[in-house]
Amino acid sequence: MVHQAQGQLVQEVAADGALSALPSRYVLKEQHRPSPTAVATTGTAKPAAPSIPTVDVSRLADADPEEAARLRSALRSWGLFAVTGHGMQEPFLDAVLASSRAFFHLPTEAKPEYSNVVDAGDGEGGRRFQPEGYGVDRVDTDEQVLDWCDRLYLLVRPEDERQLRFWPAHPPDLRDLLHEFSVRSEKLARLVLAAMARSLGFQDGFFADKVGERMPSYARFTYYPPCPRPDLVHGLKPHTDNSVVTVLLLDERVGGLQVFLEDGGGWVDVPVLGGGRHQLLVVVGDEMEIMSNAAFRAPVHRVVAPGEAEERVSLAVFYQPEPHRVLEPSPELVSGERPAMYRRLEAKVFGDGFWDAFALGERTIDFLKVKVDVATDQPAAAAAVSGA
Ligand SMILES: O=C(O)CCC(=O)C(=O)O
Ligand SMILES: [Fe+2]
Repeated sequence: MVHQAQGQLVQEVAADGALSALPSRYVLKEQHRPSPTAVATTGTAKPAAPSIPTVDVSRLADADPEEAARLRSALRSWGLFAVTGHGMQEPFLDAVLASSRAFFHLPTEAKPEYSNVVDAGDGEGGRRFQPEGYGVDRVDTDEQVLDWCDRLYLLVRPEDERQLRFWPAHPPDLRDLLHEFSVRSEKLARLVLAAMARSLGFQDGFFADKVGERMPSYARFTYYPPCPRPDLVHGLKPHTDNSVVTVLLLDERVGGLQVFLEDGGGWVDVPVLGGGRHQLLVVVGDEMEIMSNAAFRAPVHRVVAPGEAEERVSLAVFYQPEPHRVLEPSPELVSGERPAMYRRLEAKVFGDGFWDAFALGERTIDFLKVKVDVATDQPAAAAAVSGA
């Protein structure tokens, strides 16, 4: 059984004249709403917010010590960074986002075969939700406040596990572009994993060996339709990523991504570069936080919905450990002074728990009680997602 709200695309709600009265399903409690200053999504008039760290990965590949220091600092401060030197040309990134937008713009009737609500196989015509495919994120309860976005979620690698029936045939270039993007972004992810390992004094393969040769990756295309009241909703709720690292391509025109900086920094905008240039980020995910015993922490981030004359699209690729792998603080990073901060569990259990936690607006690490209270050696009490 799926929740009745599961079939309702935000795009349809937006097109449906909801624009004069926002349906209550999307309206946040007052204390959860994005602050008024955060709503200027193009954000040019903002006073000196701390600027996003940038790392030139071509210099990381050459083991440049200065760039390695920039990487360390970026990971310590923001837990994510803007990437330069990745070798993906602007026209290519432009084509990826243009094709993604074109998919979301197709009429709903043209897309039922990609739906993330599928036949339950119960012989009674039941329907069930599953993560791959096109639609909204999983809806579990009437109380759940829904995000102002539609998405398309696809396993991209290993290639022999792709479920091509969910891969859009229209626009005709989308499959090839996604394939190309997945090849290039995996190279980038592996390069960053090697540099992160080196930054802790390990061999390049330290993290790569733990996630495995067949490291799965999932692409999430997210479409944020025009919104009449971005001050009342979440485009995408505060969360950390279900990944070791995430490669994230941002809309080149409309901002909205915000990162929660610990140590008093609060919510900070990730800016649009302007001039049609594309911002590509690498984000630390939960699995890396666990494997590194919190040497690297996954940043909490969210998306403020666009205004009523705007729309926004993004493409994230999440790199995860092979499902049967054990996820645990690497023994090399555990010591008497720094005990294990997380308990061990199977990567698949963590991945499945992500969806349950996400629907509730919680971090998987808290939801599954993965954090250990080092004083008592017991599971730590769950904390709310920062700023949620
Ligand atoms: O749309 C964005 O900029 C962020 C998307 C995101 O955080 C995600 O897909 O996990
Ligand atoms: Fe994310």
